Amino acid sequence: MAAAAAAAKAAVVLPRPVTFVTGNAKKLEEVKAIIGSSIPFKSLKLDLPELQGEPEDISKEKARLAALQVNGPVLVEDTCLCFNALKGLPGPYIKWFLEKLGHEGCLNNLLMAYEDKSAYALCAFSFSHGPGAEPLTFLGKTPGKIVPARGPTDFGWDPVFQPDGYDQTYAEMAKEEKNKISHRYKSLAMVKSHFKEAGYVFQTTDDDTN
Ligand SMILES: O=c1[nH]cnc2c1ncn2[C@@H]1O[C@H](COP(=O)(O)OP(=O)(O)O)[C@@H](O)[C@H]1O
Ligand SMILES: [Mg+2]
Repeated sequence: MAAAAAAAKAAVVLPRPVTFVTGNAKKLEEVKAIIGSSIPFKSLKLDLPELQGEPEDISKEKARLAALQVNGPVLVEDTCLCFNALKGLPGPYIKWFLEKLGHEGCLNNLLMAYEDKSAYALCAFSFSHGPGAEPLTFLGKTPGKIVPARGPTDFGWDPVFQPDGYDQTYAEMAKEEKNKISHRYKSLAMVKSHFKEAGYVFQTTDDDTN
């Protein structure tokens, strides 16, 4: 009884479900598939400004901004695609490279001068309890290589990234397969363990269910 009371006392109470802030519908689709019902969350479509710098710092800063805007617990995510031959670049700037140069120009031609086509996908989720709280960051990394585009072109650089140990690109893989080995899956596995260990208690109202 005393132990249960102590545990209840230790649990952090969050005023409402976690808001996952993203402007990217494809990310949301994967996050929903991976998280399932393990963490009570809702989503908010918001494109937050991004700091320049290291992936972890960009993600943390995004979480701080999101917590202020939402005024509650938030989860944010930032994804990088890093080329080893280019010492980790384009990294967090992949979005702009892809937008301006496309699969061929950006991803394959950039590496033309290098033998080494290896790369890694890096996902940085950050969780903040609310405004002013220091965010926690969870990094998930999947190694692979950059190849000429193959497969559906509906999600970012999926067609040009072939994870190690597979002969299909992310785009060619079944969604369930990608979601078992992806950078996003690995990062969310850590997020899920954190929630399990922390045992957060959520105060929910009817307004929060959507
Ligand atoms: O799992 C993925 N596969 C392929 N492309 C992705 C994946 N995750 C993110 N991207 C793309 O990589 C870039 C990452 O940028 P960022 O994480 O800032 O996206 P966002 O601003 O759209 O949320 C975007 O172009 C996004 O579409
Ligand atoms: Mg980004």
